[in-house]
Amino acid sequence: MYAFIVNPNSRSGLGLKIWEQLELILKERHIDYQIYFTRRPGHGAKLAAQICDTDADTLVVLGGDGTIGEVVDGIRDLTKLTLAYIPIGSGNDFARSMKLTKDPTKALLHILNPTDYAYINVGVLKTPQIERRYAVSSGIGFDADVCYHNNLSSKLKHFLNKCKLGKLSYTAIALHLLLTSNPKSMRITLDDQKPITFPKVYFIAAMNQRYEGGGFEFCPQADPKDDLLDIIVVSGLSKFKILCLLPTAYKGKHTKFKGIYTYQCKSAKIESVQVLPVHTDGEADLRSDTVTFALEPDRIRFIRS
Ligand SMILES: Nc1ncnc2c1ncn2[C@@H]1O[C@H](COP(=O)(O)OP(=O)(O)OP(=O)(O)O)[C@@H](O)[C@H]1O
Repeated sequence: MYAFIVNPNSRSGLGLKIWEQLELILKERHIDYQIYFTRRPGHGAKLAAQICDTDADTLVVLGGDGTIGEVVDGIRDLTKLTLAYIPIGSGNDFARSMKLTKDPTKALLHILNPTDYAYINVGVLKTPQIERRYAVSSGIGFDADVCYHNNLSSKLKHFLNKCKLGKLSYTAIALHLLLTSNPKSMRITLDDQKPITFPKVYFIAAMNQRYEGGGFEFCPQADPKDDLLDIIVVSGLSKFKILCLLPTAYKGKHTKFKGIYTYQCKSAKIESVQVLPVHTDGEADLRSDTVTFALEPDRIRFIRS
């Protein structure tokens, strides 16, 4: 049986409209399914946990990166369910990285007749307070601050979504925050190696997928099937240089410049001299000065659509 988790609010309310169209197809084809709507932040994880106690074998997510992140966080045993995804969010970095179709009807038809599966890694963020899984990326510092303010500025996001310019909202907020930021040093420990201290760190992100922030290809080598996290550290650059580099990150060309450091590892511990915002899949409801990123030992079976 299929279980659908739908964020009706995704991309400023588009989620519900798309679900209503897709439900007609499910009914026409007499598909056995259950529908669950997310009602508030964090609800996706609770619904996913609840679904694990039903006889659903395929869990389909309709929403954005935040919703798919919440859902992987809530699944109890990653080996017991097949995951599928219909991207209807604003940023859609998971779909972009996995090269999924943007057409919801095509995606549903693939999911109902699956031919291609990927077994994908799931990230884990730990702070002294919480442990949470993620699907795309998690980061500390400037990138999380952008997510935090982007989610606060719902009017701007709503307006840009209406004009089909959702990803521009990240860019506009990023520019403003960059100019007012005051980056300090951070220490990173990759696996069991010697710690490295970086001065003036804007952000460090641990990526399971290549893109974050609505289309920035921060870690072009990231592959969710390689059992490795890809780390990006942005350190010691002037604000002017960051402004010049940012557009090159849309095509993953930023990595060859001084001040951008990338690594691959199984786990990374970050210690910051100041408490900073932390995000998982673009939802930045956390703050910490110490975070650890890792991967779950199990992968989840995912239907490519
Ligand atoms: N009914 C709801 N009302 C308000 N917020 C919700 C609701 N359901 C889920 N949410 C929250 O909205 C967040 C963002 O939703 P989602 O990721 O689906 O869409 P998006 O923000 O448009 O896309 P993206 O994350 O790709 O930019 C989720 O992480 C969740 O915390």
